[in-house]
Amino acid sequence: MQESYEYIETQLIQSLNLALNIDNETSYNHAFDIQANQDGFWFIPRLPAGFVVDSALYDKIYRISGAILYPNWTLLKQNGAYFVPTHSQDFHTQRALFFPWVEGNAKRLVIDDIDEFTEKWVNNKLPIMENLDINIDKINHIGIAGQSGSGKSTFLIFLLYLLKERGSITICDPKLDSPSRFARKFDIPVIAPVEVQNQNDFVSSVTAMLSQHLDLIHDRQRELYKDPNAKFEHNYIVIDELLALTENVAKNVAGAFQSVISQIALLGRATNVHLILVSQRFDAHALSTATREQLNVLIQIGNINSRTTSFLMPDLDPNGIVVPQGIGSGLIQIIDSEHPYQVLPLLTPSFKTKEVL
Ligand SMILES: Nc1ncnc2c1ncn2[C@@H]1O[C@H](COP(=O)(O)OP(=O)(O)OP(=O)(O)O)[C@@H](O)[C@H]1O
Repeated sequence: MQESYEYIETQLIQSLNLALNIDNETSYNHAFDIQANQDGFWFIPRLPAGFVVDSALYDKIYRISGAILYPNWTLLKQNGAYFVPTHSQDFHTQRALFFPWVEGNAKRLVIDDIDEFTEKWVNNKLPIMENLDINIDKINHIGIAGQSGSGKSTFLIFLLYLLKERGSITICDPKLDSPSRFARKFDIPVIAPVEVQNQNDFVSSVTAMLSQHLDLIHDRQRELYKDPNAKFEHNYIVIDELLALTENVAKNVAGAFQSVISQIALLGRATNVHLILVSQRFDAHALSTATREQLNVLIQIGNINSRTTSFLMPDLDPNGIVVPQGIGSGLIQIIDSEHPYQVLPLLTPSFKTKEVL
């Protein structure tokens, strides 16, 4: 089906000829060629050349082509130049820069009635966008970051609506906000400052809840030791406003909290105990680097720039990624065996509930 990519190959060549600016070298003097298929496109330079084939060139091609490919393909952002060998017998064209893509672009799920939607949800694929879902058996821990008003709580509530159907949930909600109301509606255990509580006491009660889950993990580990095929129900521990939770508490209280959460992050994966952490930022105050590295679904909503993504996605240079605009938009990275490792543009679902949460 090579023909079907000819049009986009021509468009890419023309864009690069116009915008690449590599010492007057263009496809017309055979300085490079473009080939594409369903996996992405190849920039094949004819070497030796009067320009440097390096990560700066890769980045420039990425930025030029991202716009022309939108909205039909989404380029997957790499951390450096992605070299691949070609099948050419000609020494001059035996290497290429590869730009992997996925078809289409972010498409928001719009749900008229979330209760009905949840009832009709039959498989284990957690719908995130029209063209993206995540197998809940592949989720270890989820991190959701974004500035105030970016849509974190809305996305969290969406996840909770679905996940309550597939496991048990415990919520910690320091702001006594929509997660607490959700918990009340569905009779889910919640730790929230219902009566005025000292911040140290509040964090200690969260640590006690986490520690009970750690006991559960240890029980399950013993079971797994006896029977490696043992299956467990999913347990989701939700902590909203993580950064606010750990601010202004005594050092030993914060230390105990961090210690138990890092053990859950490390050991929960094999035993189906999952963390869903929501925070404006995932800096060192909110979570240690080792714990953060255990998150395998990373969601950054709202402003996207190298400063905002530096905590949750430290290796990412978001320059050139076509990020959708509007409320609840951002980036998602799913680190499992089923999705591309790279970040993808995200539009979080819009949904209506029967009663306001
Ligand atoms: N996907 C979406 N579709 C439609 N509206 C949305 C979506 N996500 C968020 N909103 C709306 O945007 C506003 C802010 O969202 P939300 O309260 O979830 O943000 P937040 O990041 O949790 O803010 P805060 O940290 O201040 O609680 C709300 O009015 C919410 O209804």
